[in-house]
Amino acid sequence: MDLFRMLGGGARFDKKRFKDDIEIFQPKAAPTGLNADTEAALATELDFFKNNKKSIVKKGKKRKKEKKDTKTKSDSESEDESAESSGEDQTHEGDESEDENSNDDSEGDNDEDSEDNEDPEEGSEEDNNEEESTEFKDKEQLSLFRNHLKIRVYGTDIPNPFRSFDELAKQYQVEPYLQRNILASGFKKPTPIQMQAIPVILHGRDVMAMAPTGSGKTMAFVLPILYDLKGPEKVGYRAVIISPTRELATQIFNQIKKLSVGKKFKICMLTKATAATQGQAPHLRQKYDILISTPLRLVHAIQQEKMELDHVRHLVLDEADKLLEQGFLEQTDEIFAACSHPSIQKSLFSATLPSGVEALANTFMRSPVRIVIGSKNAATETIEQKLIYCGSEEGKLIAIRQQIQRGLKPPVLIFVQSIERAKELFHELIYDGINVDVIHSERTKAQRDKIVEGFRQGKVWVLIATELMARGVDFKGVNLVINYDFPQTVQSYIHRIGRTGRAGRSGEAITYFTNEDQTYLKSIVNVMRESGCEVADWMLAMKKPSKNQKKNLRQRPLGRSSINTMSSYDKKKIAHKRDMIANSKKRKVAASDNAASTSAPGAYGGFKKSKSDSSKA
Ligand SMILES: Nc1ncnc2c1ncn2[C@@H]1O[C@H](COP(=O)(O)OP(=O)(O)OP(=O)(O)O)[C@@H](O)[C@H]1O
Repeated sequence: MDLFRMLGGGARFDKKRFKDDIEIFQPKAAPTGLNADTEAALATELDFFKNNKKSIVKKGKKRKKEKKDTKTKSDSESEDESAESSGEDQTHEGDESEDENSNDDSEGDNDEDSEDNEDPEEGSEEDNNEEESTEFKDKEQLSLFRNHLKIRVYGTDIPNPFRSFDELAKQYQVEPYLQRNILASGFKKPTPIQMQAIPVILHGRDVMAMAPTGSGKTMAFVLPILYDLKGPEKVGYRAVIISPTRELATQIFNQIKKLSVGKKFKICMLTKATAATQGQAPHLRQKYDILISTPLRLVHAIQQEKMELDHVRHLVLDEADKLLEQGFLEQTDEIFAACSHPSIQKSLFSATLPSGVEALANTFMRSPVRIVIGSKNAATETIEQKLIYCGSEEGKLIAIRQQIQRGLKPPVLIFVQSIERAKELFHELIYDGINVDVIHSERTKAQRDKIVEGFRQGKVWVLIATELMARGVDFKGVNLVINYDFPQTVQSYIHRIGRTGRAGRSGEAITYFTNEDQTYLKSIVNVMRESGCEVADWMLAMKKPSKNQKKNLRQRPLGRSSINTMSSYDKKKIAHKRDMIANSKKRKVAASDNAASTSAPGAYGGFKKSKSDSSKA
């Protein structure tokens, strides 16, 4: 890696002398290196939601025969037709102030990166005894359809995907309330993971599903659960969904609420408060249908005998690879043990499922169907990924300031590797007049909720975050993700940058790297290549990190010098000067126009920070 040594001066290196090298490091304008035709084809294929190309499959002939195990509509349940009334009557948010995910600031115990991607042809165990297709003309048509949408399936007797919500409704007799709620969500077309995973779960099969970030995995498991539960029953929990963070659990809870409007399901988000209500004698306990929890919270409740999980028929691990890695594995195992129903159906979902995790999962799943959408362990293709060489830690701070000066289009998420560094960067940027906030597991639940809400509503434009926010959280409009600190694992990279470019939108991800990060660069380069980004040949020729190096990084982030360029005296001086200039400008404008002018956020080069924001520092 002589090149890195040559560039080792970081932000101070001789730009003239290394002009050619700079160009190599500069991000390219076009995200893909494919020819125009291929590019167009890819864009269409990955345009999950826009439906801008006619289906390659014509409507199949009418079903010749009903599938033996196709579910039939239950007429025993009386449906509440009112779309107004929220189905559930439990919407508790607990008051847990501590973060129960002790590991949420460090990612990954995964042993793989995208270099372990499988060849699509290789190792396919797709079974030849697929059920007789009813909706597809023949196997070839089915196979074409799957290939077109990059749906790969492995296992035996795999149900066919459905192609539209109408088709799903007809084929499975989906109840009107569910159809109505799908429509109300504005979802016109299912995403590939929904097309394939929903029928698999409806057929009672265990599933291991891997699909890109922001591709609608949540609905892929929520919809079949609601379908299968049919309506509320007073027997106790029948579905349990586990998520690694409270933020994600809350999001899933909200999505279930939306999709279940019109059915009086009792849905419980397990918090300290809701756990306390479960402390009564079993016969007095509130009976819920669906439970959403983080692992530790649920394990506590199980240990205190507040939970009866023997009626659970659906157990979902969202962000399954995270839940099956060291730190969570014991808890997950305990939850499995408590869900003792003999015909429990298990579903694992994630954007990344390293082979080691899959092997582990195979030990507790029953003949699972494995679904892979797109390339294994790749990033969403609607994200333009860039690597920026900053030389040193100091260079990173200069780079981010330059980025801000050039203008950022909020909302922007910035990831760092530790709570300490999140605080440091926050204290740097707050003096730059940016409307910035910081989230990590040391902040209270109330603070975290407020920040997340503020970011969703556009009140916070730049959010500095630790790994806590890397997974699952659905901020629709994030325009840019900056990996200020190089991620510790490939999985972390994929999930972090997956906070942008969601639901078919485009997004941008920038990763800063220094000389110290060079050993690990190749792993990210591979993800970029897998996701269709153009990467220079010399980058592809780089040596990949050894297993040991990857393991070390996974276990402990690189030691970095603290984020601090200026004394706080200097920072305050700059902030003071800036405020004085701004006030003087305001006075001039007021004097000439005799009117106050307001400015909406839009031109993002010079953020102005409100007083209330300053008080957060
Ligand atoms: N069929 C659909 N059509 C349009 N939008 C959809 C559809 N299904 C889900 N969405 C939306 O796509 C967004 C991303 O969905 P979701 O959060 O389930 O993604 P995900 O695959 O779980 O991502 P991650 O891996 O980051 O957790 C959400 O805003 C969701 O409402």
